[in-house]
Amino acid sequence: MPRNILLLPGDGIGPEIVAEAEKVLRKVNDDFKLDLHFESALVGGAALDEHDDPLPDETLDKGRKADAILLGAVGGPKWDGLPMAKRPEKGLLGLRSNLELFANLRPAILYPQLASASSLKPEVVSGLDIMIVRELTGGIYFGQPRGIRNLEHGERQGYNTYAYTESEIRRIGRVAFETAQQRGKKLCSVDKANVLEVTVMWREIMEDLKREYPDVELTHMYVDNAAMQLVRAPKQFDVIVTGNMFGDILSDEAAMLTGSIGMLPSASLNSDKQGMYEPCHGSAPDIAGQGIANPLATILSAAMMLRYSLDEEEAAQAIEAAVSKVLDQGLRTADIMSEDGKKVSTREMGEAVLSAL
Ligand SMILES: NC(=O)c1ccc[n+]([C@@H]2O[C@H](COP(=O)([O-])OP(=O)(O)OC[C@H]3O[C@@H](n4cnc5c(N)ncnc54)[C@H](O)[C@@H]3O)[C@@H](O)[C@H]2O)c1
Ligand SMILES: CC(C)[C@H](C(=O)O)[C@@H](O)C(=O)O
Ligand SMILES: [Mg+2]
Repeated sequence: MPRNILLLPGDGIGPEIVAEAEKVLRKVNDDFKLDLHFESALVGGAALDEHDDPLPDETLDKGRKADAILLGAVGGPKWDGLPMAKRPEKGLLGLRSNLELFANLRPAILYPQLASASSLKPEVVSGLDIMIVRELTGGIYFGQPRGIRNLEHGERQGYNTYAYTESEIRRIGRVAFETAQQRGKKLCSVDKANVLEVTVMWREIMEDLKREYPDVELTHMYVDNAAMQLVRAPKQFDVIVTGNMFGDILSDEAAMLTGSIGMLPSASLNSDKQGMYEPCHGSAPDIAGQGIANPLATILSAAMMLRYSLDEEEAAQAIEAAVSKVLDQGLRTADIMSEDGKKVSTREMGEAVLSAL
């Protein structure tokens, strides 16, 4: 069955890392006869420069028609001064909300070969395998009202709204419980229920859902404690479920446990399992254009695409095994470099994964 893949390289290191992931996808497409068809489009700053719009209609249309999307990253200092509606990040947020990609899966797995690249002691992180389930289309990112207003006495006030409906919480809760059922059967819901009403309700709904999943052990943790526990004893976690902003922050923190943000892939799914796949990191303007970015998070995102949207588990595992093999060979981009490693460029890392396939 033919499937359409939309490539959205975006900005900064986006085009460099997507190019490597595209090669890997094309190779498994041939090897496993997957019948994948590729097209690309502009998003973020690249789309702003060309069409004065971070999410042109053409890109959104192609996104709606695609079975899956692979995105690099958006944003950069060039566009930082623009008003909020015109920022590259709006392109990404617009794709997430228009395609209703509410379930963001961010797996933090430590490859044993990278134990020494983590900033934590090897015994704290060895064997680490956490799945963060982040709600992606609600919460403070999308709540209304929002803006910057002038108060009567002349001072300006910036404001955002943190809101979740019951149904939004229930649907991400179900994804999290089902994910836990397929893994270690432990779910930790992270909130700030000691301060914020929206998360008091979040906690109630998670408790309510627990009755439908009696085999899953549900615990709750305040987000400040969760941030601390993630660096103190990260292996206590199996699946974490949380809202949009807490998930954004905790997933960057979890990334560093694995050695580098350049290793953390993600899947953003809607209820039809249509998905957008992207590394958790950004466009890394500080290293863009130098050919040194780590493409593995994007390559591993392509593996997640095969698993979650295309039902091609064997091809997904082939990519993951190839990544493990290049790490075994000691190949390291600068961000995961260690004393005994062999330093490689973005392209060399991509080529090595291709050969390992
Ligand atoms: N999904 C996305 O598109 C996304 C995600 C996060 C940030 N952003 C945007 O990216 C821009 C830069 O944001 P930031 O600097 O806060 O975060 P960032 O993730 O881009 O970079 C943080 C640090 O990690 C390094 N890094 C990131 N990815 C790497 C990789 N693959 N290999 C090696 N090193 C890597 C960078 O060099 C930098 O030092 C901003 O415009 C931001 O809005 C986009
Ligand atoms: C770029 C930004 C809008 C985005 C987010 O905050 O969700 C990014 O940080 C991420 O983690 O994907
Ligand atoms: Mg983020």
